[in-house]
Amino acid sequence: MATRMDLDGKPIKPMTICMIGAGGFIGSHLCEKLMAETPHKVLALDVYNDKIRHLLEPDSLPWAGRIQFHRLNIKHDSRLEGLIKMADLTINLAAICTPADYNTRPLDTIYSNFIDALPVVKYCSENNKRLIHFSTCEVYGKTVGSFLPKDSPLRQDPAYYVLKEDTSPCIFGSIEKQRWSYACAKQLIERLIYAEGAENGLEFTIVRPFNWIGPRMDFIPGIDGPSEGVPRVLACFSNNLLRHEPLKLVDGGQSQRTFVYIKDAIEAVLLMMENPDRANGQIFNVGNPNNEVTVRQLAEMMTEVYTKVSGEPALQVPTIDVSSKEFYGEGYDDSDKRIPDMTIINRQLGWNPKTSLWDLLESTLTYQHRTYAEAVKKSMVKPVAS
Ligand SMILES: NC(=O)c1ccc[n+]([C@@H]2O[C@H](COP(=O)([O-])OP(=O)(O)OC[C@H]3O[C@@H](n4cnc5c(N)ncnc54)[C@H](O)[C@@H]3O)[C@@H](O)[C@H]2O)c1
Ligand SMILES: O=c1ccn([C@@H]2O[C@H](COP(=O)(O)OP(=O)(O)O[C@H]3OC[C@@H](O)[C@H](O)[C@H]3O)[C@@H](O)[C@H]2O)c(=O)[nH]1
Repeated sequence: MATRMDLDGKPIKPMTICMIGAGGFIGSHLCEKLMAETPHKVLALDVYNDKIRHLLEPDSLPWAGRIQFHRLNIKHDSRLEGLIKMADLTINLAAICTPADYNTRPLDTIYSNFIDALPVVKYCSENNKRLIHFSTCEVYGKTVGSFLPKDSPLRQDPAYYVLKEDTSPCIFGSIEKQRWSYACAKQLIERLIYAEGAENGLEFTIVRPFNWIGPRMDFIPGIDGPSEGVPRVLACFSNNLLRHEPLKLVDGGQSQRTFVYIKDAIEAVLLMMENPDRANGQIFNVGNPNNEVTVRQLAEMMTEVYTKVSGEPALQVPTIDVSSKEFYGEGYDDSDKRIPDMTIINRQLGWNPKTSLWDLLESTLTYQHRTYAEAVKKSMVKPVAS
């Protein structure tokens, strides 16, 4: 493998990375990239490894010696500090991060996103190890514009909705809106990491992902996850399409999101890892401001793309409306709009997303169809009563 150069033309030294939550959606793509394109070593920590098994087995894989899986729960495992000490860089991805959990399991959500991350920050700080911590775009909460009168022309002014790392406020709902338990826990861990940097010299980078989507995201209920489970929107809508049932639009599907392809986003993470001088002390939005849709538009586009990739006709009535109370339960609330400002990541790392929403849905839904269509069909064949 040719020596890799950083953005300033200096050779990049191979490093050892302690990746916590490596078995999840983002972790699996990051491991894949690191094995295929870099000389770095990964200590992969997670409770599960299904999504990275193709990188671990068989032993004859060209990178076999560079990735090591450690099955552990960071809530209670004394091996954590030793593994952080063995690495040059720690990346923390571990979290409960599905909205269906925020208002129904707020304690687990707060513990997972704040309390469980504390030892990771502490061990990095005490051992002078660099930390890349995964936060979320949800720390911005709602836009300032959402509080303006519905007909105010200022709602069209980007100053009232574009989300900027160093100037936008974090605006959450009331405490009884438990949806914000996740965002609030993520905000507090960001503040703690920032303070460790300021007071104790911790070298850190905080990542705020804006709806990264692609293959291996979450699970299909009843196939590789619980039948009653509610994953994030990509997997919810994929599940509906695979089962030929209407896509459920929560509160009319009026909320707006920007979606970025996981493979574009992983490029940004690799730049952060390999350019510490440019990434340390920074908070980065990572998203695609050009891929904005309402959830209703997303449902329509996914229906159209799925028809193309599966060859199966769309339903006559492809969507139905459902209230958030019915879908998520009491205490749900929503972010109205999420456009990332890209100035900082552009300036520091020269990164820009490339893939359009249509293209990323086409490759993702091709994967979903290939991976799940048969299994879903089988699961839907009802046993004949004897
Ligand atoms: N995917 C996105 O668009 C998105 C958006 C915003 C923020 N994020 C953040 O990025 C990170 C990764 O997200 P993801 O989409 O890959 O989610 P994911 O659920 O697929 O991955 C998280 C992984 O962490 C592991 N984990 C959780 N608790 C653990 C523990 N106590 N010990 C060991 N492992 C544990 C899980 O088993 C899982 O494999 C999270 O911190 C999330 O909040 C993701
Ligand atoms: O079946 C569904 C699922 C979801 N939705 C809606 O689709 C939108 C997006 O839902 P997602 O499940 O992807 O979750 P959100 O975008 O609200 O939050 C996510 O974004 C940032 C990350 O931190 C987390 O991964 C998650 O909190 C929401 O408005 C939700 O109400 C539906 O209309 N129908």
